[in-house]
Amino acid sequence: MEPLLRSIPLGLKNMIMSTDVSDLRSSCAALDLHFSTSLLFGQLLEQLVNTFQSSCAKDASVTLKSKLDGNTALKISKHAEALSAYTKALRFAPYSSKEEDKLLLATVFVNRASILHKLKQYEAALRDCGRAIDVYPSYSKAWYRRSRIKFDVNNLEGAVVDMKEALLHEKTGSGLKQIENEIAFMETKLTTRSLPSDITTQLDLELKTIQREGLPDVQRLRLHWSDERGWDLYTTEQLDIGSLIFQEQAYAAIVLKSNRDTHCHYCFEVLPVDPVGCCRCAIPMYCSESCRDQATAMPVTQSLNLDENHKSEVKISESPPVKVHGEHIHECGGCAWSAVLPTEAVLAARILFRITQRAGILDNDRSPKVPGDTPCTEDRSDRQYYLTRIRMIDSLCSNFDKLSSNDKLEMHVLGVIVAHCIQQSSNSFMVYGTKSAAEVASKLVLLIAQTRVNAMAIYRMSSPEEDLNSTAGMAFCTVEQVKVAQGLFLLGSSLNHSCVPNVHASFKLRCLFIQSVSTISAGSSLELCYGPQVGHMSHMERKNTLQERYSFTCKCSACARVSSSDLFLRSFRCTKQGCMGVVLRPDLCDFHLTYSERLPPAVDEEFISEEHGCGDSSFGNFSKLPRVYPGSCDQSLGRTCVSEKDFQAFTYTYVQKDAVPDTDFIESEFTKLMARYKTDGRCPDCGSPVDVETAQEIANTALSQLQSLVEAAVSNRRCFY
Ligand SMILES: C[S@@+](CC[C@H](N)C(=O)[O-])C[C@H]1O[C@@H](n2cnc3c(N)ncnc32)[C@H](O)[C@@H]1O
Repeated sequence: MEPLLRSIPLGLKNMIMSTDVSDLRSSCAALDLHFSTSLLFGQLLEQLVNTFQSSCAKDASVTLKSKLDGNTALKISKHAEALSAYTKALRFAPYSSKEEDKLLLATVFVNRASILHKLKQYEAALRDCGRAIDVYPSYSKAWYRRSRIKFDVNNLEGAVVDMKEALLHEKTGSGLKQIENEIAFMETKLTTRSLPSDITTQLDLELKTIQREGLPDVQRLRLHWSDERGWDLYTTEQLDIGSLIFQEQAYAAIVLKSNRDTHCHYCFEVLPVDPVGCCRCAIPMYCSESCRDQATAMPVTQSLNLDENHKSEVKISESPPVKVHGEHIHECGGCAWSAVLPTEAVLAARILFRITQRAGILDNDRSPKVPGDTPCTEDRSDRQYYLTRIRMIDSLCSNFDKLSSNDKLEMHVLGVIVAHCIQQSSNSFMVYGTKSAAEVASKLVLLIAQTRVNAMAIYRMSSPEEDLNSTAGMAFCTVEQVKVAQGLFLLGSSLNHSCVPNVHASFKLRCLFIQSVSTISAGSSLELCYGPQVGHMSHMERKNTLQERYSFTCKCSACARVSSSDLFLRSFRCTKQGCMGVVLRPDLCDFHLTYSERLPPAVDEEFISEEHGCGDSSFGNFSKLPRVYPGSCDQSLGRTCVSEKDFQAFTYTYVQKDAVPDTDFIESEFTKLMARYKTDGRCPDCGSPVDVETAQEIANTALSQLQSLVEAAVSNRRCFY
C-alpha cells in the first residue's frame, strides 16, 4: 500500500486530498486512470486476484503435510496439536468431484473424529464421521469409526448397523476379520443389555440454527433530521427501563482478522472443536455446515460438485437463493484480496454486493437526503421494505468532507483496488450494468467512509477454553468481552451517540438487540454510547476520541455541561506520603474554557493572564481567562493545586447538588475556587512541589503493568476456587 501511495503524483494526490463527496467520481476516475498505466498497481492486483499464488487457495499438498503433522502429534499423545493440524488440513483440502480429493477429505475428517472420540467429544466426533460418509460413502473407516463412537454412547443398534456397513466396504483381509469380531461382540452386548436413549437422535435438535432474518418492530420509532446531528432515531411512546426496543439482523458483517481462527465467520460464535472450512478457499472457518451454507449461499452438496476451477459457481450465482445473501461467496474463489485488504474495505464490498443483489443494479444517484420527520418504514411489504432499506444505505452519513486528507487518499486507493479485484475475481457475480471500475470505486470509497462511521463492533463474552489434553475438566473464572466482528445494522446505525446513553447494544449470533437503560419519554432520542462515556473518560478525552474515530464533535447533553466525573478523573493526590492535598490537572480547565467563553469575562482582574497568552487560537479568548488556567499551553505554569478541604467542599456541593449539575452553578463555583489558588506548582497542604505530568506517567505505568498482569492471567485461563 505504501509504495502505491508514494507512486501517486503530487498534483493528483492534492486533488484527491481536497475532494469532497460530490467530486468522488472524478477523483476516482483520475486515480483509476493513473493506476491503469502503473506497473506497481498491475503487480499488486495480480497478487490479489491470482488464485494460483494466493495463500488462501486450496492446496492438497498443505493438506497432506498437515495430516502427517497430525498423525505425528497423535502418536505422542499431543491431542490438541493433532486436532489443530487436522483442522488446518481440512481448511486447505480441495472440494471437488475428483476421487482422490474426496478420499483425502474423508480421511482427514475420520482422523479428526478419532481424536475427538479419544477426547470424549462424542457429538463433534459423530459429526465428523457423518461428514466423511457424505463425502465418500464407501469409506469403510468412516463407518467403522462412527460405529465405535455410537457404541461408546450406548447406541448399540446404531453401532451394529454402521459396523455392518463398514464390513460392506472393507477391502483388506485383516480389516474384514476385525470388523466381524466387532460385530459379534456388539451383537452379544445388544442381547444382554437394555438401551438408554440415543445421543445421536438428540444431535439434530441441538444443532444451532441461525435466526432467519426478521423485520425489526419499528412501529413506535421515527427518524428526525437536525442539522446538528443528522438523522436521529426517537420513540413515539414512553419506554420503560430494560425494554427491548428493537432487534435487527446485520445488513452485512465480517469477522475481525484477529478472530479468524477462533470465531465462526458467519454467526461469530466461538468455533467448536470440529469447525468446517469454506469449500472454495482456505480462510473462513464456520461452526457448522449451516453457517457455511448461509455465508456462501451454497449447500455443501453443490460445493462437492465444483470442478477444479470453480467455474460452476458462476451458474449458481446467477440465481442466488432468495433471502440468502451469501456475503462470502463473491469474494471467495481462492484469491487473496478479501483476506489481506483492511476489514473495512472488505465490509464495504460486502455491502455493495448486497445492494446489487437486492436491487439488481448499482446506482449512485438514488435518494438524496430529505430532511424532515420521516417514518423509518412506511410500507413493510418485502419489496418496499428493502427498497427503503437500500435507500437508507445512501443516506448513511459518511462525514467524508471532515476526513483527514490522508484518510481520503487511502480510501480512494482502497476503493480503486477493491473495484478491480471484484471485477477480476473469476467467480465474482456482482451486477454492475454499464458501470466502469472508476464508478464502482467511487461508490466503494463512499461506502468505506460510511462503514467507518456506521459499522458497529460486535462483541462476545469469552467462553471457557477446554483443556483438550485433560479429561478432568477445569474451573474457569475469567469472563471478558471480546470484539470479534464488525457489522452494519441499518436501523442501529441511525442511533446517535451520547456520553450518557439511554440505550445499550448487545449481540446474539448476527443479531443486534437494543435495550433501554433508563426510562425514555415519548419524543426522546434513543442514544447509544459509541465508546467514550462520562465517568470513564474526561470531557477532553471523549471529545478527542470521537473526533479521531468518527470525525465529529459531540453535541450530546453530557458534553453540553460540566460533569462531576471530569473533576475526579483529572485530579491527583499529593505524592508525599501522608499528605492529603489534592492537585488538579491543568487540562481540567478544558471544560472550563468551553463554558467560560459563554460567560462574561472573568471578574477578578488579578488573575487575568496577560503575559502567558500563547496565541493558540484553539484556546479561544485566552487572554480573558483566569491566570490559573494557562497550564495547558505552558506546562511549567500548569500546576493547579487545591487544598483537600476546598476540594472536598467543592465536590461535595457539586455531587449533592445534582448528578448532572447546573452548568452556571458549577461554572461560578469552580471559577471562585480556582481564583483562590496561585500556579506555584506546590501542594497546598504540605507545600511539596508537585509534578502532575510525572504523577500521570507513574499512574499510566502502573495501569499498564496491571493490564499486563490481567492479560497474563486471562491467557493462562486457570483459576481454582
Ligand atoms: C452512526 S451515525 C448516526 C446517525 C447519523 N446522525 C445520520 O444522520 O446518519 C453517526 C454520526 O452521527 C453524527 N452524530 C452522532 N452522535 C452525535 C452527537 N452526539 N453529536 C453530534 N453528531 C453526532 C455524527 O456525524 C456521527 O458520525
